[in-house]
Amino acid sequence: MRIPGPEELLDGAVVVSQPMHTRFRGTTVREAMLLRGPAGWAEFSPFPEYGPAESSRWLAAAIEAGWHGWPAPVRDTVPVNATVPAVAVADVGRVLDSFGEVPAVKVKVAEAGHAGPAGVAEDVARVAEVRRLRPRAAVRVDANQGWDHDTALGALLRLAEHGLEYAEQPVAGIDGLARLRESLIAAGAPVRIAADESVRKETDPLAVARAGAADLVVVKVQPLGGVRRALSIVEAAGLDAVVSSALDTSVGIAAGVALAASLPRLPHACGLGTVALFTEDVLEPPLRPRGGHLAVGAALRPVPDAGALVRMRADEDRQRWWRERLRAAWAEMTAVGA
Ligand SMILES: O=C(O)CCC(=O)c1ccccc1C(=O)O
Ligand SMILES: [Mg+2]
Repeated sequence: MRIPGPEELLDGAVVVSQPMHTRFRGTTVREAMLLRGPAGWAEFSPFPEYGPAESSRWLAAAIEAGWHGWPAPVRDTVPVNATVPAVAVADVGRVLDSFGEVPAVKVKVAEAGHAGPAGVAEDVARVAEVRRLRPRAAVRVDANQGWDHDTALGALLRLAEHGLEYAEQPVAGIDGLARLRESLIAAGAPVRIAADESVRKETDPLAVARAGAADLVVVKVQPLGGVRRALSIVEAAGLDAVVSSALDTSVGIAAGVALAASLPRLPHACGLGTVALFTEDVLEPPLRPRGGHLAVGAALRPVPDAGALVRMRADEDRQRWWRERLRAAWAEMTAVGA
């Protein structure tokens, strides 16, 4: 893959700031840098606390999107889940409605500061409310590794009574996942385990599969360094995959759609409906599912709306900060031995 230089990457780049309806990952605004390459628009949006090494994979994904393009899709539509942040029970209905009809709902649990017994009670109530409002949807939870072993075991035994499609990264670490999975089986509640952080934050994204510590893997295009790299990780893992967003703009979501559309098997709905969490989008109309599905053809060539880019443009300090960040990630990516 040819790697363009930083000047070429930054030519036409713009940083946008997207306000959110609901706090997610501890924030209410999401910034993203959009790049304009010969193959189309691309997104570079590592989370603000990420350093150059981690960000360099996000940059590789942007270069693939904007300068090379993606492999051919094997399906026309991608099923999408609703994502319910760790909101109060009273807000669950409003959040669900913003996603429209969906085949599956992902519920965030074990939020920072709420991972103890009182938090588990809130989590169970949130899942019960989702179950009540969407009786036919598949329901999955994502703890972002927020529980310890005993809390996770107790919480998942209670949550399993509401019917769980799977539990995403309930605890930290590959050993932690393996041990919890065994304990759930021994307790007669074999809740399936999906690895997220144990794929995207490990130096070896295949270690979790090799250890037999998970039943499925969650894959995100930017953290894994592009659609092709994610595809080969899924193939080598030999597990079913769920494609999920990193809270990207619609431009980044398009790359997730490209990945979901080119996986040989796609048995679960994907976490690609997250633009519903934003109050404004760079695409007009935004990349939103219809009847719980995204149309692949319409998604693959996102072109931001010129007016939206002006309205959502971050201030000049932020433009400069992101340009520096891209340069640092680029230097890391092209360093000898990298
Ligand atoms: O998968 C989804 O439904 C939405 C995406 C999501 O949860 C997410 C978004 C940004 C960062 C991390 C995560 C995560 O899956 O943990
Ligand atoms: Mg997750």
